[in-house]
Formats: sequence, structure tokens, C-alpha cells
Amino acid sequence: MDDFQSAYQEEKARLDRTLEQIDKRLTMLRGIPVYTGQDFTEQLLEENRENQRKQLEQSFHEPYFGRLDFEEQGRSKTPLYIGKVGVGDPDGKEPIVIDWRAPVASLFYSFTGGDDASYVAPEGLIEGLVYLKRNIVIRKGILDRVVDTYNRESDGPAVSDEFLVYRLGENKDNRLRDIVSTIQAEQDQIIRAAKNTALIIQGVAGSGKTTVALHRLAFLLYQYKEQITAERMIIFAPNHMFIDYISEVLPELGVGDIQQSTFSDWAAKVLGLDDVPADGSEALSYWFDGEKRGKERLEDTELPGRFKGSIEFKALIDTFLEDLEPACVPDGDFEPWDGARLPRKEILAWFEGEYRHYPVARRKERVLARIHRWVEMALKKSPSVAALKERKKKAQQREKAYAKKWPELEPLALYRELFGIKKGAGIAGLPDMSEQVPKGIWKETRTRLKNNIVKEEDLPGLLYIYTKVHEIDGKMTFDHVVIDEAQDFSPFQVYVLDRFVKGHSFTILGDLSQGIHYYKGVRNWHEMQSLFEAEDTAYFALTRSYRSTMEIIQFANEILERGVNADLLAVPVFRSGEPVKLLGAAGEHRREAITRAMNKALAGSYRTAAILTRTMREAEELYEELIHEGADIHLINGDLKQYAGGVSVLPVYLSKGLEFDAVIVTDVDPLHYGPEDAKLLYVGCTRALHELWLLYGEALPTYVTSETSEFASKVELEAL
Ligand SMILES: Nc1ncnc2c1ncn2[C@@H]1O[C@H](COP(=O)(O)OP(=O)(O)OP(=O)(O)O)[C@@H](O)[C@H]1O
Repeated sequence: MDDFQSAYQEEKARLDRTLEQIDKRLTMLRGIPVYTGQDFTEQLLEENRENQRKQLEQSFHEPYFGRLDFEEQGRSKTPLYIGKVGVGDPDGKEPIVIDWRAPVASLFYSFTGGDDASYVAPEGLIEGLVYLKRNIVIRKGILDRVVDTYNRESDGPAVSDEFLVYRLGENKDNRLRDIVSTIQAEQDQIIRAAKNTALIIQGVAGSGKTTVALHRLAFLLYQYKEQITAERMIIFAPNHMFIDYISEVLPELGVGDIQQSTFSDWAAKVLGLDDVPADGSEALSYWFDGEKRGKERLEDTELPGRFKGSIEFKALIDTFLEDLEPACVPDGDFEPWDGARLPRKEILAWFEGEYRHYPVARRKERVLARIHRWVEMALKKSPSVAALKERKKKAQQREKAYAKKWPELEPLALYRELFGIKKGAGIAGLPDMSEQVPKGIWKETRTRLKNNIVKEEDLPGLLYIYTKVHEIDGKMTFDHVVIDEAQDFSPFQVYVLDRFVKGHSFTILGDLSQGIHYYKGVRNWHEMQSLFEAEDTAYFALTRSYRSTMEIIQFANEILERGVNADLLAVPVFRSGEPVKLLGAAGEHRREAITRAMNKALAGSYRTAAILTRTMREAEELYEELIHEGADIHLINGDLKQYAGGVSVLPVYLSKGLEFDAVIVTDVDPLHYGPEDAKLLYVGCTRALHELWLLYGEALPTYVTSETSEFASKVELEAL
């Protein structure tokens, strides 16, 4: 028997034993009658048993994916089996499978060969020797594959890429998947980083940012189970379709109940706004398809998203609200009826003294409630029933009128006031900000706010005002916040969010090379890092790209290099595929080229494909034509809630974050992709896992190589 066969037999025997043990434990748990009574302790025990049942049922299909033979200093060599969930032996004592999140399991990911192996356990640094690192593929309880990625006996270097490449070569369905069996050392470092840190991660396209963030959440829940809960964690994603696309990963990792939202949805909920001002189809079309396209770029201060997302705008709000407190208590004493008087001095003493520790909106509430109590006491001293009735009526009217004299402290009211839309004479003492805000932004915002129309760009300011005048209720705070596609977040958004997060516990991930929304977001990560004290933040860079073949990555890198002189280039994993195909087909041949390329790309076993147009309108037109011809395709627009998989037609800017087995980019010519669109094309190209087609008319943009090379080749329409 050769080494491979004996390893296979050994693992098969071990798998049979493990499944037997899992089955035994499951049978035992299923045999315990389900508790339905009222006793709290019994209910907790039942919940625990139910969790165990579920986990064991899940384990039964794939109990583990890796084996690590480790000899801890001073102890004997032990094979450790690592799985998605830990499993105890039938007595529930010794682990027969170790949870991938356990400290010792980190060795499985970080060890790449050599005599030094160590990991950090709660009791300190544990050192020892690794003898074997083995990947094991089990499907539906059947052993499928055994690959040794390190064997001390054979003394060779670790070959972990071989198994990774096998996994990356698989076709994708319509959802992002977990990667527990192939997490790379650079990713593991991020997943296991300490909780109370604002992690900022620059990762090239396909480096696993989204995936890593989701695994990090599962890790934090395991590692800090006593301190944090899933319900208090949130992932901010760019749109609802993306949320749907990533929705399977956490349940696959055995984690549920983590909130997933867009920033707009969450902010609107906090602010009590009915209309969610999302960055939906309309707003996106404005920047990508219509009026703004190809126009001269505006200065940052002229772009509403950048101006209102800056820390300077925060400072401006601070200045504006500086004198809000003294402006709150109205002039004059309060007289509930003629002859009764509550001096302003006393009201001021409550507001500025006793209730000082509350934010102003709460203080206003408290003071008004106290005035009401004062009135009730005074009423008791009325000389007759008739006088009491008369005074009560008067007091009611005057209390109402007095409350109206206080400024309205709702965020939208104050924000409107900041933009010069005053209620009556406005709040006394607050400064005129018209000179501090760029003219265009001032004018446009005022016009909208007069009609109570709020846009996404207004949300950081509104939330900031909220946090200044209201209390942040404990129920609103988060144990951890993930921000995906963070290059499109503004520093002010993160600053405001920080007020809702305990211990600056953030995972902020993005790619500056994919910063296609030039009208918002950040240009460098320092803008985010500088929001935190140095000891509260850490920066990581992910440079290896796992999604695409080597050819696609090299080709896309070239677009970045030529187009924007970028230095954040992706390093491919050595997975080779077909060269990128450049198909020239002008005029009436355009449609035919699209159909032929699509048929060709889908002839294999691919399950997902995308046709990326430059604009939404072009996507709609193409979709109609293809549907008319009987094609089975989906149209994706900015308001879509679910991602259906299969073949999709969409504008390139909506493809960000997604991936497809094959991608066809249409109309790659200088008219559709101007000098400022290199990043946009880069995003489109890096969506492809295995196959990429670029269709063009007369010529390609200058930043796309027209040369046939080892990465790209020209294809003739007739040859298809
Ligand atoms: N360690 C890994 N093992 C296997 N697959 C991986 C690994 N890391 C990432 N991948 C795969 O690479 C692809 C890209 O991952 P993901 O979408 O998380 O990257 P990203 O950095 O968020 O990408 P982008 O910024 O381009 O949207 C996914 O298919 C993911 O499963």
C-alpha cells in the first residue's frame, strides 16, 4: 500500500469511529424528553441540549476538515481533528473534534513548516512540534479526499497552496461560502485579532475581506462568549442584494442573529425617519449614468457626500450647537395663571444644575415634567373649587404655550436650523452658518430640507446631532461593528458609529482601488485611522487574491497600473486558467458578439455568469433583447433585494462585492470607459473567478492592453 492509500485507510477508519461516536451521543440526546415546563434552569438546560443536537446533526455530514499532529513540549504527540464545531466524546468530556476557533486550532492555519510551532492559549504561549498537517474532505459523511500539506517525516516544505488551489477551482453557486478549511495565515491573523481594536483592513479585490469579516464575527462570539452577544453585533453592507448574497456564511458557521443592515436603514431607524434615503438606483444612476458622467470632477468641498462626510463638517456642527444650551430655557418667568409665578432663575437652576448630567433633549423633558408637578402642587392651594377649575384650564393652556417656546431638539429640526430654515424667529443665539458651507451645497440642501427630503449624505450629520442632544440608549449600542466596502464610508460616518460601539470594537474593510464612488468615501486609510488613538487601532493589508485565475488578476492589475498608477496590486495564488479574451465587434456585430460570448462562456460547467454593461439603461436594453430571444437571465438594479444567481445582466458599478464563474464586460471602448473609469473597469474584471471576456467596438481604452500576451488573447467573432 502506498503512503496515500494508507493515509486514506487510516482516515476512513477514524471517520467511521467518529461518526459512530457522534451517532451515539445524538441518540442519547434525542432520547431525553424535550422539556416544555416553566422551570427556568430546566429551560436553559433544554436550550443547551437543543443546540448540541443541532450541532451534532451538522457535524454528522462533515465532522472535521483538518488534522494536525502536534507534540506540545513535555507531552506526547496527539492528532487533533479540527471541524466547524467542537464535538466531545459520548461522555462529553474529551474533545474528539476541536472547534476551528479554539486557540490550538490557530496552528492549523498559521503553521507553514519548520521546527517552531506555537500558539497563544489562555494560560500563555504553548510551544511544540508539528508532525503532520492534513486536509480532509468529507462530503455527506463520506471521505472524499486526503491531502497532506505538511509532513515532518518527508521533511519537505509545506504545500498548502495545492489544496487551496483545488478548492478555489470549484465553481460557485449564488452565495458566498465559508472558508474554514483553507483560511490563510494572513487572514487568520485578522480573524483572531483582539476584540477592542478598530481594525482597518486594506485588501485587494478577491482577498477575502468580506469572508474574513464574517469568520471574525464567528470567532469573536466564540472567544468572548461571556461578554458579547450576536444580537449586539452588526455588519454594514452596501445594499440589500449584497446582504442576501452573504447571508449563508454565518449560519454555515453555526452563528445566527447577527444584524445585517445598510447604514441608511440603521440610521433611519435611530432617527425615526420613515423615508429611508438609500443610495438606490436613482442616486447611483445620477453619478454613474447621467448628468455627472464624464464631466469635469468637482473639488471635494463641492461634493456634498465628501463635505458632509468630513470631520470638518462635524466641527461645524459643534460650533453651531455651542450655544444651544443657553438658548434652551425661554426668557421670562413661568406664570400658569395670573398671580402664580415660577421664576426663570429656578427653572434655570434645574436645567443647568440638577439635570446637568443629562443631554439637553432629556433635560428639556425633565424640566417640563417638573414644571407640571410644580403646577399640580400649586393648584392644590386653590381657595375654591371654582378657582381650581379656572386655574387648571389656564395652566393647561400656558404650559402648552411655554413648552412651545423651548427650541425643538429633534435632529432634523436642528439640522434644518443649521441650514438656515428657521421655525419662527429661530433658536436665539445660534450662529448663521451660510458662509461656512459651500454655496452649491447650501442651496441644494436648503431646497430639499424645506420639503423635508433627507438624502444619504445628511445622515452622519443628523446622527451626530442625535448623539449630542439625546441619550444613546444601552439597547442601541453594539459589541462589535463590521463595515464592508469601507472605502465608500466617510470618516464622519465612522466617527458617529464609534459613539454606538463599545471599546472601539470595529472591523473596517475596503479596497482603495475599488473606490469608484469618487463623490464619497475616503482616499486613504489614514482618514479613518486618525479617528482613533494609536493604541486602539491596527492596520492590516491583504495582498493575495483568491478569487480569480492568475491571468485575470495580472490583466486587471495592468488596468490599475496604466489607468491610475496604483501601487495596491493583487498577488495571485498560482491558479492558472484561460487567457482573458478580447473580442472586437463593432456596430451591428455588438449584439451577436454578446450572445456568442455568453454561449461560449456557459458551454462548460459554470453556474454563474454576468454580463456587465457600463450603464443601467444599457443593462435594461440588453436584458429586454436577450429575454426576447428566450435567454434565462436576471436583471440586477440598485433596488434589488435578492441575488438569484444564474446569468445576470447588470451595470458594472453594481457588481462590486459579487463574483461570478464567468464575466463578460461589454462596450469596453474609450466612449464608455473614459480616463476616469479605470477603477470601474478593474472592479468589473475582478468579479470573474474563471473566465473573463472584454467586448469592444473600434478600440479599447488606453489603459487596457490591446496586445496579445500570456494573460490575454484576441478572439475573432467568426471563430466562435
Ligand atoms: N482562504 C481562502 N480559501 C478559499 N477561498 C477563499 C479564501 N479567501 C477568500 N476566498 C474566496 O475568494 C473569493 C473572494 O472573497 P471575498 O468576496 O470575501 O473577497 P473580497 O476581498 O471581499 O473581494 P472584493 O473586494 O473583490 O469584493 C470568495 O469566493 C472566497 O470564498
